[in-house]
Order: sequence, then C-alpha cells, then structure tokens
Amino acid sequence: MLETMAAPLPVDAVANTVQARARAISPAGPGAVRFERLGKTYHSAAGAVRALEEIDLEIPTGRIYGIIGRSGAGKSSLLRTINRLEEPTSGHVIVDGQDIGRFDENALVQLRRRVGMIFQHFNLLSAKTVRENVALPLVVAGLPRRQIDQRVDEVLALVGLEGKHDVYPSRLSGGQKQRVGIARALVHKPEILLCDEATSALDPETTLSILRLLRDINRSLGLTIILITHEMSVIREVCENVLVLEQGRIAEEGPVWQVFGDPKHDATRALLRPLSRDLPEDLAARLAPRPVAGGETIIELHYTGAQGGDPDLARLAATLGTSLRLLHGTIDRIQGHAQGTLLVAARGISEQDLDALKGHVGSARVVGYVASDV
Ligand SMILES: Nc1ncnc2c1ncn2[C@@H]1O[C@H](COP(=O)(O)OP(=O)(O)OP(=O)(O)O)[C@@H](O)[C@H]1O
Repeated sequence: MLETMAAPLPVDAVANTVQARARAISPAGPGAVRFERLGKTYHSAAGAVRALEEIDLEIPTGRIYGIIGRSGAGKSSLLRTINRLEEPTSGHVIVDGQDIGRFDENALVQLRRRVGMIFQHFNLLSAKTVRENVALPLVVAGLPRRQIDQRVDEVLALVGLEGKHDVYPSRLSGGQKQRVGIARALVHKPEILLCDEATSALDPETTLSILRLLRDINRSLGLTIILITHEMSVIREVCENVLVLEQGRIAEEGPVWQVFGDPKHDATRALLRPLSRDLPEDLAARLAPRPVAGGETIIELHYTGAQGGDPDLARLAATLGTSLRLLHGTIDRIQGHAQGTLLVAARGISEQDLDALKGHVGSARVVGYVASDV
C-alpha cells in the first residue's frame, strides 16, 4: 500500500523546536557505541548456538551505520545488546564511554531512553490512537500532561503525521505506521536510534520514503542510527558505513562505497549479487571463448570507486589505441564514488593489452569474443 500522508515538514524547519543537537562525527561522544570481544551463545533444548563471536567494533557518533548479513548471521542479537534487550555471554558493550553491562535498574531505564528503537512490524498498540501510542513512553516516565502534548506534537510534525493524532493504527498505511514508530522512538530525544529491519514489511516506494526520513532525522538531530537489514539496497540508500556479519563473526566492515566497490568476503559478494547484472542474454548466446577473425573483443570494466573520477571511455580508448563501443552496464554513485561494471566492445584487443588500463579502472578482463558487431 502506498502512503497517503501530509507532506512532512522540512526537517530544518522543525529542528529548532525539536532541540537539534547536531554533533560533529567523532569516534567517541554521545551516541558512540563500542563492542569489545562481544560473544553471545544461546542455550536451548537443541543445544548451544553461538550467535556472536569476538565482535570488536566501533560505531562513531552521528553515523548511519548498517549491519547486514544473511538470516541467522546474528544481526538482531548484536543490535539488541545495545539497549540490553539481549545480554551478551562475554565481552562488553560501551555506550558513550560507559560499560552498559554494569548498569543497575535505574541506569538501564535511563539507557533505554537514550536509545530509541523501531521494529519491522511497528509494535503499535492497536487500541490506542497515534497520539496515545507516541505519548506512552512519556506517560510511563511521569511527565506533566502539557509537556507530553507539546512533545507529541513536535515529533508527529517531524515525521510528517500532523492531523493524524486521533487516528487508530488500523486506519494507517504501513509507511504511516512506521512513522508513528519513529515518532515514538524519538519522544525521549535519544542519542541513538536502533532500526530492526524497519523497512522489510514495506513496498519499495514506501521503503525509500522511510529511509529518507531516517536520513533527514540523522542530519538534523545528529543522532546515531544503527540499522540491521538483509537488503544491500537499504544499505546503499542511506548508510555511511556497513558491517557484514557472517555466522556471528565480522566478515568485513568499512565505508559503504569501499565495501560495495571491492567486496573482500564471499558473504558480501553473495549479498551484493541481487544488485549486479549478468551478461545480457543476446550477448551471452553469441560469445566465443577464442578470438574470431574480423570480430570484436568483449571487455568487462569494473570500477570500485577508488579510481577517483568518473569512467572516461575516450581516455580508455586513447590508452588502448582503438575505439570502444559501450554495450551495457551500470554505474552507481555511492558517497560520491562512481562504481559499477561496464561492458565494452573493441577490435584487436587481447587480455595483455588490458594491463595498460591499470589505474584507470579497478579491473578489466576479457569476457569473450564475438564474430561481428553486436
Ligand atoms: N532465543 C534464542 N534461542 C536460541 N537460539 C537463538 C535465539 N535467538 C536467536 N537464536 C539463534 O542465534 C542465531 C542468530 O540469530 P539472530 O536472530 O541474531 O540472527 P539474524 O541475523 O538477526 O537473523 P534474521 O535475519 O533471520 O532475523 C541464529 O542461529 C538463531 O537461530
């Protein structure tokens, strides 16, 4: 279902009323999270399951940080240690420089106010209105009515849901329900927002609108957003850094453009596969393994984003001393880095000739040969 809603206020316009706390990105400070040799083992009738092992990781303040992995990789377990919905079996979780494992009941209540959370299925109370759902954490905290009303108005404006105060969740679209979830998660002005597969139940268009809202909130309020997902497209859309988890361990970690452009681990490559395109069928059907007299060489050019600049086919052609024809390909821009794969055709080029392209492209290889122009 597509969303129908009041257009959200430009976040800049409400930032003042929502006590914007823009923070410079730094490794430590409010909203920073560190995992030290974190481990989690579940014990059940079926035996022990080691969900997380030896996780050492730093999530700096103010980032949108993505955690991705296949089903069962340990994403939820890791995320839920940050507000102690899950207790680690070993190691430490440090939030704002404090070891949260040492917190008593009182400190834990405070922690959960500083760490908001949204869920795949929204977790709204169906018998309560939008206003009542969003107000609930403040009611529990014992705030005066007037203060609660003011704060609820602020956060509902922030997520673009003015005028929906008295509506029940059953009358809202999926995207609107998630906006209510986000508003509720923000009522205590948290430093960190945890997103547990927050867009997995939404259609692609609504997913995009929720991800953009998260990005606006991150920029205007300066809070750290940590999201888990099994979709690389979600990571590509909003995250600055990504952690790939595989069987409870860190497979790789880094800026999104780097991990996407030059994946080092099989798990990352497998997760990226849905974003890549195979050889077009008509071309694959005509491909020969050896050069064909009078034919063309089909070359795959891969850009990792580390080449510093946009693909320049004229320059490549000049370097190879032949003309190039662009057949197929996709170039994405991720965090300002151009990356992707192009298929080009050229006459009289061999695998050895491609050495000359070093430095211009991430990698180049001969895919095959065709008898005549494709
Ligand atoms: N309460 C539990 N008891 C026993 N095993 C559990 C429990 N919770 C999780 N596990 C197991 O721990 C491992 C990691 O689970 P987790 O839910 O953290 O992974 P995930 O990457 O979030 O998976 P998904 O994407 O399917 O939600 C899995 O093998 C899972 O079966």
